[in-house]
Amino acid sequence: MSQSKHHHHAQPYSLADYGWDEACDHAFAPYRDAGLVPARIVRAERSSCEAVTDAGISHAEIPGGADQAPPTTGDWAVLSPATTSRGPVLHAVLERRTALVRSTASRTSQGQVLAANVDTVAVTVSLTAPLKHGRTERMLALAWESGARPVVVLTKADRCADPQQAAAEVSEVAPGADVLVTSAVTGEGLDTLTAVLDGTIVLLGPSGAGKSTLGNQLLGEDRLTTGAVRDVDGKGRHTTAWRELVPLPGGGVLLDTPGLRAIGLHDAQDGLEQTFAEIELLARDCRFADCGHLGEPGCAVLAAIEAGEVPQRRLDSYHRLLRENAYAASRTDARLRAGREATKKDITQHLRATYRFRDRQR
Ligand SMILES: Nc1nc2c(ncn2[C@@H]2O[C@H](COP(=O)(O)OP(=O)(O)OP(=O)(O)O)[C@@H](O)[C@H]2O)c(=O)[nH]1
Ligand SMILES: [Zn+2]
Repeated sequence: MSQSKHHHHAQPYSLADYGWDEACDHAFAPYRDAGLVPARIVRAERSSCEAVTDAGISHAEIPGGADQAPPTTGDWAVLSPATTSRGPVLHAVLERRTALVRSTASRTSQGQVLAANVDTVAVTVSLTAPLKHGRTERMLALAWESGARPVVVLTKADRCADPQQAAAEVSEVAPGADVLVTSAVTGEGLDTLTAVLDGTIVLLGPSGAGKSTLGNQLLGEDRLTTGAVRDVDGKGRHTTAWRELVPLPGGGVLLDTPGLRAIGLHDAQDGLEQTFAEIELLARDCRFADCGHLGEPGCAVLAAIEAGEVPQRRLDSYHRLLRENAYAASRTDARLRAGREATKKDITQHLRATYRFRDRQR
């Protein structure tokens, strides 16, 4: 699909279609009296951004010299209105509810926020290849860490002999997350998926997992380039006028930004603890509060593995992802970490809810 067609498309949506709600209304109140304009960032660059307002999509300037963090796709923003001599200018970014952060390659890494205010992260896993749980666990940790709700979406069920068995297996590595079986070919599970996805949605997953195909199903059109199409035209998927935030016909908003496809763990300690909730719960019974579950006496985790209650693979995967995370976190600016500590979520409640849920399933 040609991008110019979308570029000149009349704005058919209101800000509510992009997820504006009462909480936004409340956060924006102080700016309203000043005559400023509410907006959501649909694409951001260094010195300018595209933002949707009730009057349509505007190209807004980002003033230089400001020490505020740069806006990112999904941010709720405050624009100063255009004047006869100047277009709209970004005035402020409202506090983020959730953020997907990527560790960057630089030595003084602060992490880069790739997407803001995401409500649901769909972790896509193809059923055509052997399941790689470590990859799923990494994506779940990212999702939990962001503050969004993860949902595991198994794709291509039409090419799998026993999708329900696969779903049962994946559920074991995804405590607290729904696991859905879908097929874009037969349409299986797509109604359930639409019902489960809520608010601003991101599709995470490896190349070929079927993210574009799913996105197109949700959009009801071929807005996203799928592997098959890309093979034909050989072009990159993201053009300059590509909007990374698109309202879905059934409600909700799809957020699709290029960097998300290669996101790595960044300071995701909380997210990892939630991803490995059953291990964290057992760890409360280890003799030492700082038990590393590596052979210490009185280790409740190793005892559970011994008893066959937790697979060794889960603990190995946890250790590997913790190491990966520690490496990324060691490069995180101390100032940023201090700020994050202050907002650290209490995972206890989540763990309890998870276990109540799992106990009921038994
Ligand atoms: N049989 C079958 N094939 C599917 C299904 N969903 C997607 N595919 C195929 O899987 C291939 C990859 O799908 P994409 O949607 O391009 O995957 P992606 O995750 O967007 O991949 P990247 O863009 O590389 O990140 C394509 O050839 C799709 O036609 C499905 O439900 N069943
Ligand atoms: Zn232990």
